[in-house]
Amino acid sequence: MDINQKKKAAAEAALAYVKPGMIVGVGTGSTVNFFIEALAAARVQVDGYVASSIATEQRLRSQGLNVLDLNQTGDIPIYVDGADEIDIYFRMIKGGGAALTREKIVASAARQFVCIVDDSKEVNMLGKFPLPVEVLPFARSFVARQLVKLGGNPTLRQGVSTDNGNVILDVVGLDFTNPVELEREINNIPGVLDNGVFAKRRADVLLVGGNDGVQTHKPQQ
Ligand SMILES: O=C(CO)[C@H](O)[C@H](O)COP(=O)(O)O
Repeated sequence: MDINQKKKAAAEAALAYVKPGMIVGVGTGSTVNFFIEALAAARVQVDGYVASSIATEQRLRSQGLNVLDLNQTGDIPIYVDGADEIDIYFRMIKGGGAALTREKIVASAARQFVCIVDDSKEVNMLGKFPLPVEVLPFARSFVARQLVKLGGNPTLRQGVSTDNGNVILDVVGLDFTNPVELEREINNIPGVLDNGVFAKRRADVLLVGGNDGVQTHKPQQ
């Protein structure tokens, strides 16, 4: 199986969690794009979808799927999204697609987070994937210096402006021994909108596409 077949298999398995009458939060990225295709084909009678990015909103609409405003929905039953890395506790690094802030908001508004990945995303320890940090353009240089003080080595993601009009710093070299603390510490830097550590709001269910099909995992406590 190639990587896209694995992503597609995981995405299609997530359909089992989508029930009629639900409002479904939809993440961003190539794995989620397979999920959107599967949703469009299945035509489950949901009440609507909340998108975590403009790209996802456009893709849902192009499939004729009903997109709702999170400000009108209240909390939602389910959120389905991919990840750049996920560990055995279902803590993640996200934001490879620069949508991390809205993704974390929709994930936090959801009662259940179903993470869909191919097996290359499973890691013992987070931190190989450069950590995306969304930063107000005004604060870019200041925030970069604070990230260096935390032991990181930030790089500006060239040519990227987020859906919120901000820039992304991709950071390597950080210590992920305590991801909850790292997530909090980075978010305490003035000028940071959010960062791609999902340790406070972890996934609840993990669907992994691999050579032997899709494995469903529950987090280690
Ligand atoms: O966090 C994300 C976007 O901001 C994506 O979930 C993450 O980058 C995984 O993407 P893909 O499914 O394309 O591998």
